[in-house]
Amino acid sequence: MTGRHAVHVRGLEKAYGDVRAVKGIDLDVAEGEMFGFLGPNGAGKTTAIKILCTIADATAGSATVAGHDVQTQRADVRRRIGVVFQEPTVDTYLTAEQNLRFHGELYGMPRRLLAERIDEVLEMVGLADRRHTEVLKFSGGMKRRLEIGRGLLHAPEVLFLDEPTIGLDPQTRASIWTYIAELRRRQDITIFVTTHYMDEAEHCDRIAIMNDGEIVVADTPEALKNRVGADRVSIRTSDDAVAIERLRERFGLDAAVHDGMVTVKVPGGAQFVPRLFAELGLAIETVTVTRPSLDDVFMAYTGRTIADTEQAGGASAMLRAMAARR
Ligand SMILES: Nc1ncnc2c1ncn2[C@@H]1O[C@H](COP(=O)(O)OP(=O)(O)OP(=O)(O)O)[C@@H](O)[C@H]1O
Repeated sequence: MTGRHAVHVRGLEKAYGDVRAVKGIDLDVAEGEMFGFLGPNGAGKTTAIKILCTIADATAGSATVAGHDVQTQRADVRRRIGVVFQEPTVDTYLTAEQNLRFHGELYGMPRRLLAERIDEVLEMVGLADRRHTEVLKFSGGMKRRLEIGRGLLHAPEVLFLDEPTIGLDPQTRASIWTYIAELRRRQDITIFVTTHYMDEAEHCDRIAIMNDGEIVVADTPEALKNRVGADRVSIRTSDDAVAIERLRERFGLDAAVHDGMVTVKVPGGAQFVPRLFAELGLAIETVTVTRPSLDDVFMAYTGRTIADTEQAGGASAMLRAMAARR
């Protein structure tokens, strides 16, 4: 698997009536890459993924997945992808193994190969010792791991994970990402994942930030943070007002108080701190240096925090739902 794009998208659009969910996106994902779609609720991530998985039709544009056209070669695409969607779809009255067998039979996998893959996959997602347990006895994290295992059963070239950790507690979220990382070590696979958790996007080789149906920027998490530039240096001093004044006079910096700390933005925050101690001429009680986060990146490219957009999206989604019920 070299020299080909696992996912290749040009001018992709999707409208649901008046709602333009995806507004003409371009995207290339290299084979073996872990690519993240990051954005608030309603940004269009699920819609885009559904088109790539051949579940929804595009209104315009084109896309290939694993070298096949998602509109004209659906069966070829489907054989080569695994999908794990937000809504749980494992059957809770069946055991872990029965769920996998049922899925493999649906895919027409030969019996012997299926038995082998079930063993491998259960091992991979850490459920080998629970294979005969009914899924209704599983925790949320175990169910999600089983879903991921099922998505991997037929050894797909590209695995789509739509919000794989939504609704899970932080500890379980972390363990799911450990499994995803382990999976990449073991298999030659491209992973396309959506999330609206900024911290999770850090696991990806590259991410695209999607907002209101558009890709606003795409790059490695590190490059995105570097583009935003400045670090945040926060200090607690014996006199904040004087500190703010001196930061302006002596360093030419505009400072403001955030969360009870005098805060400035400077490139190379760690190198700035010794100068600050030497030249501020005030007792500094505490100091913290924060590198730009993906939250800052999102803010820089959209003018809003992801939390703001979620509140706005939530309200408009609610209004749409109310209108639909009338
Ligand atoms: N079947 C549908 N019919 C009408 N509108 C839809 C449909 N599916 C999605 N939408 C609308 O399209 C837009 C994008 O939704 P989508 O689910 O793709 O966003 P998302 O980024 O995946 O959000 P989430 O994180 O909540 O899954 C939203 O405004 C949504 O309300």
